[in-house]
Amino acid sequence: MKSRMNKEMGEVGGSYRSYGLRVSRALLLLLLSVSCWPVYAVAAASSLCISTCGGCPCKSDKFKMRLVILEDSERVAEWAARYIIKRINDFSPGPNKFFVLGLPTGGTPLGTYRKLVQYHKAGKISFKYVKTFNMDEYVGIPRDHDQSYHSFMWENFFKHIDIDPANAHVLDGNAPNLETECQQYEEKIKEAGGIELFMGGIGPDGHIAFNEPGSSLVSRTRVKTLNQETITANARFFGNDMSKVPKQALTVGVGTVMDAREVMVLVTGSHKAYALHMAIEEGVNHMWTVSAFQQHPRTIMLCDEDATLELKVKTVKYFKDLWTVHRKMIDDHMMESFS
Ligand SMILES: N[C@@H]1[C@@H](O)[C@H](O)[C@@H](COP(=O)(O)O)O[C@@H]1O
Repeated sequence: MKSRMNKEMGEVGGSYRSYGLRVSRALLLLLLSVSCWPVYAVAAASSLCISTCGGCPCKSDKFKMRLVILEDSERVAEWAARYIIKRINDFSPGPNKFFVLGLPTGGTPLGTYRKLVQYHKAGKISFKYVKTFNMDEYVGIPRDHDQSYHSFMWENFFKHIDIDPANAHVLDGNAPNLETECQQYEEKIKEAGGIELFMGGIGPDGHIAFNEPGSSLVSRTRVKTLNQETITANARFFGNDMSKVPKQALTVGVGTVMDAREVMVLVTGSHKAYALHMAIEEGVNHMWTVSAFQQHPRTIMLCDEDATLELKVKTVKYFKDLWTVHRKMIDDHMMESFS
């Protein structure tokens, strides 16, 4: 008898609860539908906070994560370069107003640097009033070693543009005190006014800069001992000889990149497909440090078709349908139409 009563009370409570749930769901839906375009399907399916605010009446700058999907790495490079150019030119930098750009190394951004150099030579962009901060640098290899990130940046980018070398910052992996070097780097970023746009790449294990799996998502610039996976992945730059890959590096932290006002992460190739899936379709997870950017107010994940191989069909379809919005983000009267 008692248990029957309990059951009945439970059922009554249950129906009140589900009524309450239905009312609050209806209220939530009503709120959402008056404040934004109905773009919630994929957002609900994943933990992403997405908005198409290019055409959104709320004009909110808060909490957008875009996935821009392009056919191949060549188009990714073109889109990224044009986006950087547009952001710098729209900012109208000058002697008292420098644009602060965060930069990565690696094979992925090479095409973007090539395009930026081309556009610079064609007179579409100047870096005179731009300050750059690189993400990372190896510890213990000479600055002029052909695989130091300093040499990489100088050879592939800085020497071809009009940046003042004093404004192109790369961590010093040979500093007498590495801890002090890291602290001072953070201070220099602050003094420059913070980073306006941080471009990044990722490793196949979803690491950003050298923030490998398990790194704190609030980490700052620091000395990092590299894990086996990173050493293996980077051995290709050292004649496939793992013993030649430095074992330590200096790296900005996930928190340092999170402080940037905007983040753009380039992901190309099928070997990064699982990392992209973990980055945007699963929860924030310190074992896939790039997933932290789900909680950044302005992030662009820029990828090629190959990198989408592990994504849900509905995720890919949803974002591809936004191509007209993504195209407008780079189109500039000074450029030819993007195809
Ligand atoms: N520290 C760098 C990262 O900043 C870079 O994103 C990653 C991927 O490099 P790649 O673009 O060559 O795949 O390699 C290194 O680990």
